[in-house]
Amino acid sequence: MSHIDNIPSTPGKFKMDKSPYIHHRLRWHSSIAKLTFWSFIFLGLILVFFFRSPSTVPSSTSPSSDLSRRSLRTNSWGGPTWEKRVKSSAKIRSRNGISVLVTGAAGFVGTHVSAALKRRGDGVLGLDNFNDYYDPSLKRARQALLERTGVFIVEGDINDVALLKKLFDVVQFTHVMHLAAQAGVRYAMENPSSYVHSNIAGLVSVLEVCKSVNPQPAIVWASSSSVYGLNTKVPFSEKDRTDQPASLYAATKKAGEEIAHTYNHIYGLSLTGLRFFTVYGPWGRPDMAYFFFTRDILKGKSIPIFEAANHGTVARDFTYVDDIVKGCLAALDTAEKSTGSGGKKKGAAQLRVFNLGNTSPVPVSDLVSILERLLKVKAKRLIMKLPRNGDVQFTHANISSAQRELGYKPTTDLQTGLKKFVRWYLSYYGLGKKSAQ
Ligand SMILES: O=C(O)[C@H]1O[C@H](OP(=O)(O)OP(=O)(O)OC[C@H]2O[C@@H](n3ccc(=O)[nH]c3=O)[C@H](O)[C@@H]2O)[C@H](O)[C@@H](O)[C@@H]1O
Repeated sequence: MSHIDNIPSTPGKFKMDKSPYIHHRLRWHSSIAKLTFWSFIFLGLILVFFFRSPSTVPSSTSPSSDLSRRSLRTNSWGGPTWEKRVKSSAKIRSRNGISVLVTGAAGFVGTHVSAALKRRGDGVLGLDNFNDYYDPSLKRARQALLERTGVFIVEGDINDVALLKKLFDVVQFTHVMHLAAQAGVRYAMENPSSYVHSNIAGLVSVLEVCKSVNPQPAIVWASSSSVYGLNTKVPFSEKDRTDQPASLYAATKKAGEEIAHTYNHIYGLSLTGLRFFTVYGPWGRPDMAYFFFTRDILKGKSIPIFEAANHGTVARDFTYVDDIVKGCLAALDTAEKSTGSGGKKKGAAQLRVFNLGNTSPVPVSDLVSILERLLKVKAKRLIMKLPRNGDVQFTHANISSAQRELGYKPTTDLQTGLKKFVRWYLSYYGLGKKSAQ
């Protein structure tokens, strides 16, 4: 019988005995009881800490700021059934197909890229931690969408090296499409550590695993137009300076580009960074302006529209998601093999960075006008000074390098793309019956 079995369930049942031996035993038992009790409390607290599921969905403009709750949830993985699903999802079903591990597969761009790869017969396995930076039910809906196309998303964090290694044990991925990241420019002031956790530590764990597996995969990953920061030379070219980030988000993406250089240099990893310019479209991110403007216009709430000093226009090179997907697939298809093996470089490997933008910046006020026409609702415009929280005044991509090397050619203007977004929004949220959080 164990000591736990000896401990009475209620103190009242405990009979005191005068014998010193018994007394000593009782004291001993009671300290064991206390110890056991506090061990349980402690264990319980640890379990609560790790297993707590995402709580109430935060509003898109004020996402959760508790990093511990949002990251590294310990999920169960492994076992024959799980491995079968992983293998089947990653199985190449076309001639010359590739097998790709897509991190951030339940994210906006990740979902579109995974579906496109699967459509053309490539093997695709998703990985996502389903954090609650924005409404996780949207991520679950994207997961359901991918599941219908045969893409399995493993639930886990990119910082979980054991899980990453296991995935490479089960599948010899030829490519990694690394899209998992902490996105959003303004949120970086609220929750800085989540950017370091995902965009720096997470990137390093992905690269650590990629460099040590054999064969090493080629890696394509999401950088950001925000790396141009305070650069004023337009349009932004890959040759322009990127050493003046205006937000911590931008700084972590810039750091990612330098980290990519290191892993390419030391280990011979083939690495391509894609600088996305304000990607929008169906199944988009609720924290982005076009998305919550739509929600708030429909709700009759006012829309904060930023303007720069002296009524300066704030503009973005808004890029439609299908154009971005074409750029991502072209980057995967033109990626050369990594050259290292067993963690050792065997020769020089490919290292690239491309702008993926639309090349025609649109003022934010014009974006609102397009939404008003599409939604047939007048927006309550609230003109505000551009806050000093990381936003830059404008972005504009020079895409000649992507055009030349990837055959990248965006074809969707903002009006057309927003029309597709609004159609999706209304069908997904059901004409105001439920609305985006
Ligand atoms: O291109 C990029 O690299 C970045 O694009 C977007 O960042 P951003 O362009 O700031 O996109 P939004 O947050 O949707 O803002 C779009 C425009 O609306 C403006 N805005 C935003 C919010 C608001 O309340 N009012 C307003 O006028 C912003 O200043 C900006 O000009 C994404 O959120 C980033 O994750 C991504 O990396």
